[in-house]
Amino acid sequence: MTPKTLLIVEDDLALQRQLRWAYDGYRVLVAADRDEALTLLRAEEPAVVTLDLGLPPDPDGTSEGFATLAAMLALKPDLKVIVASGHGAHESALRAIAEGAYDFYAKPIDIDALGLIVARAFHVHALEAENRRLAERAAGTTALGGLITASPEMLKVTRTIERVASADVSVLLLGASGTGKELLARGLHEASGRRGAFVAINCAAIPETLLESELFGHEKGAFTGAVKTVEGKIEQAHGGTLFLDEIGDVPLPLQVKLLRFLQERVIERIGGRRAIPIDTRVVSATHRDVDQMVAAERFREDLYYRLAEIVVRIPSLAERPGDAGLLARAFLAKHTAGVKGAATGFAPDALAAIDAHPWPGNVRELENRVKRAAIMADGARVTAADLDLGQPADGATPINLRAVREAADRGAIRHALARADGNISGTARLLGISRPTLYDLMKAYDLQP
Ligand SMILES: Nc1ncnc2c1ncn2[C@@H]1O[C@H](COP(=O)(O)OP(=O)(O)OP(=O)(O)O)[C@@H](O)[C@H]1O
Repeated sequence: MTPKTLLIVEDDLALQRQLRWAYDGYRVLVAADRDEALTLLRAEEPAVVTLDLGLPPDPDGTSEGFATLAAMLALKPDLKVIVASGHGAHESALRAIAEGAYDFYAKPIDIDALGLIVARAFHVHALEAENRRLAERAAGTTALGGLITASPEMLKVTRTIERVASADVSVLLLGASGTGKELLARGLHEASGRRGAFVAINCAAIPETLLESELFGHEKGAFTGAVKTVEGKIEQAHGGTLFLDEIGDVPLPLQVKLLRFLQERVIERIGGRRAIPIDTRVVSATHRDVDQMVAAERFREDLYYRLAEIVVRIPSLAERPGDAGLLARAFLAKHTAGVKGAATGFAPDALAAIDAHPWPGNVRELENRVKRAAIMADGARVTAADLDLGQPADGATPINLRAVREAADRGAIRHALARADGNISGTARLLGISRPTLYDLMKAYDLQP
């Protein structure tokens, strides 16, 4: 953890020295005037500042001190500034608090008392930062590589990723195309603290004959056309993370080679004789049903277990209620940023259409749609017509809770009627309701036994 940084703004050299040594738990920076203070604030981002109000060119007054306070808070509103006021200058201390200072202390300095105020200021700063982080998360963004979601299903996924990020385990991401597998893999790499590169390879996009050389690299002259030695993706990911996308599309012979690499953690370039040790974190992903592929012997079981120490299933967009609207707003903002006269929001019919659409292509399809609609829209708001999503399919999510309940009631009654073979008493028993209630419901919903 980086040490807490404290900035002391004080023009009296003797006091500077005294204060500098008074705090050993912090990284202490010292500035003698406003300019130095602002430069250090920008460069070092301290969380807490102690500020002497009597600064040059007005060392006996407070004008420069207040100007410094205002400039620092304008730059960093969450800064905790503790002002030092001269003896009896109670008024200026109160004014400083009114202008945004966190606390004050009266000179001459009592190091122990000031130490307590400073420690508390760091504590409050940390609590506020944590609160902001939680509020941001609730509003839909997570710390994972700008991933946007408010759905509990997806938040669970991101928490799992964050938890396993620093452990040295292989992770297999399972999810349909466009659900954010690569985004999550990248987020995992960033959260892992590994210093090397994040290297992604899409195993389905590269012809079988080239895939081996892409992964393992080759020596000059290894085959016709190998005019120079080339490092493979695995080697490039040394010290970092190797993301094997569409792992389910790797042909069986290459699966054997990948397995050997995962067991021994060394590679040989094609045409090479030297074993090169590689330290890389392996994350893979597929939209295929690997369990079924293993059962059908199209995917090696031993490789599967090496790749899948942790398996994370990513819900489709349709399984994240409310996320489509949230993402659509974010994508609209992204694709209209800096565009004059561009649409700034969605009309209600557009939001309803986005919510009802099943999004088989998931987040990627949604982003493309919104991007296109942003270009098509000629008003301030994107309409359903701009999105051109067609009619909502049958079975799309009903519009309100009453409709949801009715749909659920109808479904349950139909199922129970079928199981009880149309017998009303049996159906009522299955549903846990009385016969008259069942009759009422069937009448209301126009259902026949
Ligand atoms: N929750 C999200 N928040 C913000 N952007 C997202 C989110 N999920 C996906 N995206 C964006 O959608 C696009 C598709 O995501 P990504 O490439 O990660 O999907 P994928 O599952 O790896 O797809 P494929 O299997 O087709 O390669 C990317 O541009 C990505 O940045």
